[in-house]
Amino acid sequence: MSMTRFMTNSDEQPLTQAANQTSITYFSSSSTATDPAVSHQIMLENDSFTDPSLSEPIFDSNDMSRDNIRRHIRQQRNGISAADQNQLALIASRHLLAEIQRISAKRVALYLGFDGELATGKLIEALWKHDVEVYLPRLHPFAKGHLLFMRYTPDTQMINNRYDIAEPKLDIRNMVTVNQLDMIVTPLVAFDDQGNRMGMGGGFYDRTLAQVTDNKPLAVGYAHDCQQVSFLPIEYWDVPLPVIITPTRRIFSAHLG
Ligand SMILES: Nc1nc2c(c(=O)[nH]1)N(C=O)[C@@H](CNc1ccc(C(=O)N[C@@H](CCC(=O)O)C(=O)O)cc1)CN2
Ligand SMILES: Nc1ncnc2c1ncn2[C@@H]1O[C@H](COP(=O)(O)OP(=O)(O)OP(=O)(O)O)[C@@H](O)[C@H]1O
Repeated sequence: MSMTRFMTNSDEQPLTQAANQTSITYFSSSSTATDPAVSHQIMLENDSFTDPSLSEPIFDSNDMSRDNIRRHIRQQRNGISAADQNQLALIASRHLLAEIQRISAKRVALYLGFDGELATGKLIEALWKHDVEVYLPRLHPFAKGHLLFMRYTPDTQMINNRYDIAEPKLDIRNMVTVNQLDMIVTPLVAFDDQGNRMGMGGGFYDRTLAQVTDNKPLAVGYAHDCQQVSFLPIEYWDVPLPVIITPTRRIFSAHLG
């Protein structure tokens, strides 16, 4: 049996159960930590935690424009403390690992967190240990608004892009097409329970997800609970997500088929 223990380092702490905290383990799907189908392979240290955003109602977005929702949610997620960020990233990573195992994904595109996004550092290390290939987006050097996906290993040379996000140096040998990936984990700014997503406004992931057919690769949104809104005004180019993972839930939308 293969086990990964997520240990602490300088930027992420292991989960601790504070005496006054309630353990939250509810999901909108049937697969949970107690589901024998997903509980046996990759384990994290401890999954008891309180999500600070759960005490607030889902953000009512009915009277908001896309730009206002973006601004509001970005502010919310940037307000999460570093300690909470570490805990939430750790617990969410367990749900994502279960999803990676569920579809036996071998090539997974992730992102490096910025702007208060759910962090992926520990998750990437776990995937490396389990020989799951990790890919990261980089901005296309010529085609505006498009992404390329590059293999990411501990030896990959990284360069900051124009948004100050680290991305792999362009090297055609390390590149894959979207359809060669098994899963694309997308960052997002806001989502709703229908699987609609809205990103930073560049249309990068919309253009990427437009290349997906029959859920190959499987697109999985990865976000804090506080990024959920009651209703997302969508545009014709928006591609809905079949799966969204947060620290408390794995949401399977109608788009999973
Ligand atoms: N971690 C992560 N990586 C990612 C994305 C993402 O959302 N998250 N992207 C997802 O698409 C792409 C980058 N897209 C981005 C689009 C806008 C801004 C941004 O900061 N915009 C500023 C304005 C900056 C400017 O105009 O120069 C802003 O809105 O404040 C950042 C990233 C590729 N890599
Ligand atoms: N498939 C596509 N082909 C061409 N243009 C597109 C496509 N998808 C989105 N766009 C353009 O991208 C721009 C930004 O779209 P939108 O605001 O929905 O991005 P976003 O979802 O917030 O960003 P991202 O996808 O990078 O996370 C829009 O002007 C839209 O016309």
